[in-house]
This record gives sequence, structure tokens and C-alpha cells, in this order.
Amino acid sequence: MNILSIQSHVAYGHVGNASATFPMQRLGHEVWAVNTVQFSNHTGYGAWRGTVFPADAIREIVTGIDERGALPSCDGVLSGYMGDAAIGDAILEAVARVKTANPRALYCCDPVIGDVGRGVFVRPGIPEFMRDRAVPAADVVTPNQFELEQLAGFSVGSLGAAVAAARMLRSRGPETVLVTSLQTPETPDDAIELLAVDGQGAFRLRTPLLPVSVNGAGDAIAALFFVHLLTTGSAAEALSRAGSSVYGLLKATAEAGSREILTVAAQDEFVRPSRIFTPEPV
Ligand SMILES: Nc1ncnc2c1ncn2[C@@H]1O[C@H](COP(=O)(O)OP(=O)(O)O)[C@@H](O)[C@H]1O
Ligand SMILES: Cc1ncc(COP(=O)(O)O)c(C=O)c1O
Ligand SMILES: [Mg+2]
Repeated sequence: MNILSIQSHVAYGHVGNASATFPMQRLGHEVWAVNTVQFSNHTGYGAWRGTVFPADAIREIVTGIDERGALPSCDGVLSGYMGDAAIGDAILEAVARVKTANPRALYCCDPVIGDVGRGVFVRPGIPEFMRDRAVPAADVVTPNQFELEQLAGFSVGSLGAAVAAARMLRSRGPETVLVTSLQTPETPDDAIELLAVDGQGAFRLRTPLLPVSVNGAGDAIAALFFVHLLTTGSAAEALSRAGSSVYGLLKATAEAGSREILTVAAQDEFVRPSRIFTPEPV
């Protein structure tokens, strides 16, 4: 597979493309990484340095790839942290160019807006852009529970409500919805869940809750889920593989007591997860 991945880059640590690129490469895929920002580190530290690129900088890189004649061989576009709402237009233009060149290519949008702990952590305009423009253009969306609520417009206090919210997003365009970090009153205290919903049905994958609070796991799981979906065609299989890999990655991270995910040290988890979790239909 050839994946055009348009998201943030950090020099230190692993979020955005610095989380997503290597796992896809480790699975044997080519990644055309286009960076929306270059920061020293992720924003979860509260302080960072660097640059949000202008939307035209992203257009330039995509135009250059197009000029190499590569877009017909692009299998999928993955987008994540944008930095600025104007970058959204450049991302959707890139999706349109890829789909013109290869009508079979899919667009996976990780609608990075915020999370339960930090609330909204992106610039004004981005949540609205994700809801009104990116979700309708996407084939796959990968919100966490907080983002699912923002996009659907109602709170998700049960598994049933999460399935309903995912189905509402599907009705706006995307065939497949992956909900990450789902915790409802039905979730055991020592567990965390993923939920995949497509035209076939809904699947839940439950794993132990690890004593970590990290950034970048969402970016890794979106990338892994997307490439496994592209290669297997099965949301349930992609859920099992991506969820098992990220569990192994975070277990190693917890054991090391690291604040950054161990993307490099735990790389075998992307290929052969130590423990395989199986989704159940819900
Ligand atoms: N503390 C944790 N214990 C176990 N798994 C976790 C934990 N935090 C995250 N994960 C896994 O990583 C996935 C992505 O989570 P998360 O980092 O919360 O996404 P995002 O950063 O986009 O909010 C979760 O769905 C879950 O499978
Ligand atoms: C620069 C940057 N990119 C991406 C993300 C998203 O990371 P996550 O995978 O935790 O949603 C963050 C979160 O803090 C970030 O600061
Ligand atoms: Mg995320």
C-alpha cells in the first residue's frame, strides 16, 4: 500500500506522523508523510516550540507528488492533527486529487479535536471543519469518545448511545467508524474499549486499562486500523489487529514508565502482537 499521511510532526516523542508513519512502514507500507506542523514535542506538555505550516505549503508538497505521477498508485489518504483550520481545505483538495487519480482510494480522517481529560485542544474552527466538511468527505473516521460526542452533538453515556452516534456519523458519509478510548458505565473499571461500526454491524474490543496517560496512541491506532482495513477489507479484523498492537505498545510503555509511547522499542507489536484480542459483535 501507498499511504499519503497528512498530519503533525514532532521532533521529540511520538504523535501525529511521528507516531503513525513508522508502524505503517514496519508493516511494509510506503508512507508519503506530509507535515501540517513541525513542533518540538506534543502539546500535551503545555509548552512547545515550532511552526504551523501555511495551507499552501501542504498544497505544494502534494502538487510535487502529483508531478511525479504517483497519485494513481495512492491507496489511501490519512489525516490527523491539522494545526489550523485553513489546512483542512488543503487536505480535502489532496483527497479529491487522489480520488480523481485512483477512484478506489479511501480517505481516513482522524478528527483530532480533543479528549475527555483536556477538552478541546485545537484552534477555533477546527471542530466545525471536522464536523461539517471532513466527516462527510471521509470513508473512515476514528474519533475518540470525546470527539464522537462533539461530532454527533450529544453525549455518549452508554454503549448503545455510542453505536447510535457512530451510526449518525455513518449517515453523513463514512462507511466505517472506529471509536477509541470508549468508557461507559457498562465498561468494567479495569478496562477500556474500542468500537467499530460499519454496514455489516458493530464490534466491540475490550482490553485491560493500563496505568498510562499518553499522547499519540490515537494516531497510531488510526494508522494501523486504516492499513489493516485496506489490506483485509474487514473492520472486525482491522479492529483486532490494531487494538492488539496498540495494547502491546502501551503495555511496554507502562512497564518502562515512559511518558512517550515506545514506538521504536516495541515495534514488534505492530507485526506480531504479544496478545491478540478478539472483537465481539454488539
Ligand atoms: N490507559 C490505557 N490503557 C489501555 N489502552 C489504552 C490506554 N490509553 C489508550 N489506550 C488505547 O489506545 C487507543 C487510542 O487511545 P487514545 O490515546 O485515547 O486516543 P486519542 O489520543 O486519539 O484520544 C484506545 O482506544 C485504547 O485502545
Ligand atoms: C502535535 C500533536 N499532534 C497530534 C496529537 C494527537 O495525539 P493523540 O494521538 O493523543 O490524539 C497531539 C495531542 O496532543 C499533538 O499535540
Ligand atoms: Mg486522537
